[in-house]
Amino acid sequence: MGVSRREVSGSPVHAHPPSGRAATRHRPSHIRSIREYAGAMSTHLQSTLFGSTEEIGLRPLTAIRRTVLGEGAWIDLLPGWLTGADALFDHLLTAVPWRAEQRPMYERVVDVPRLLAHYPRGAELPHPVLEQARSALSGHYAAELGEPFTTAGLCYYRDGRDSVAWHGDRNGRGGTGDTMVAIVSVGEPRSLLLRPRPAPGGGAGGAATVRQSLGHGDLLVMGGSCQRTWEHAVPKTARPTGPRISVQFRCRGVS
Ligand SMILES: O=C(O)CCC(=O)C(=O)O
Ligand SMILES: [Fe+2]
Repeated sequence: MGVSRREVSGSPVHAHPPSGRAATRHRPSHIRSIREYAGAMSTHLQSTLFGSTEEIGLRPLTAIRRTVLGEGAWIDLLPGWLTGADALFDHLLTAVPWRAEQRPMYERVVDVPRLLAHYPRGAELPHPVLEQARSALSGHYAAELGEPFTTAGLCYYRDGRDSVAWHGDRNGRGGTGDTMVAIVSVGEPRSLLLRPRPAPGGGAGGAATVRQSLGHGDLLVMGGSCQRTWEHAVPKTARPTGPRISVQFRCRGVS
């Protein structure tokens, strides 16, 4: 395993002490020096920014925003949908029976560069908030999707060396019809990239690659023809990167 989440969360990059002016204006009487106050505020800001003092829960889905990608594909995004994302990350890390998998690649067998877990329809999810998330998503998209989200796949990217290569979730019905895949991410953000599927016989579909950073409770839903006409990836990164867990809700017969 690589850099621990706590090391990354505690790094000075994330600590933005308030400006002197703001500090003077709001300075509580029991804190004597500006320096002490700035220190206290940066600690508070870190815990607020990283959700460590928040209850694990969900915000309403009303603020979700759609981006049309083209070719019948779209993505919906709601940053910070899940509150208490750090606490959920800690819970999932220990509560989920993570599996290391291997796959044949050409003449060799290689390690899949992430840990995995799968919860089929009817299986109890590893935290009640994930059951709530699945029902909230099923309710929100009922009219458009016409069926509920049933399964949950989990990926654990231990550090920047873990990744998922370009693909569409095209096994089963995702390869032939429109569907939705909803992703909730906790832990350190990673970039999820989307690009049009290269046309058979060469030529990429024209539109530019879309990059979306996902972590800390963010929700991204891929919909319409996204699994067939576009592909997505979480590329490796050489930057020091803490761990991230992605939870993907899918419909029956899609993987
Ligand atoms: O890590 C993510 O959010 C994406 C995972 C993914 O695309 C998949 O498991 O099919
Ligand atoms: Fe995928």
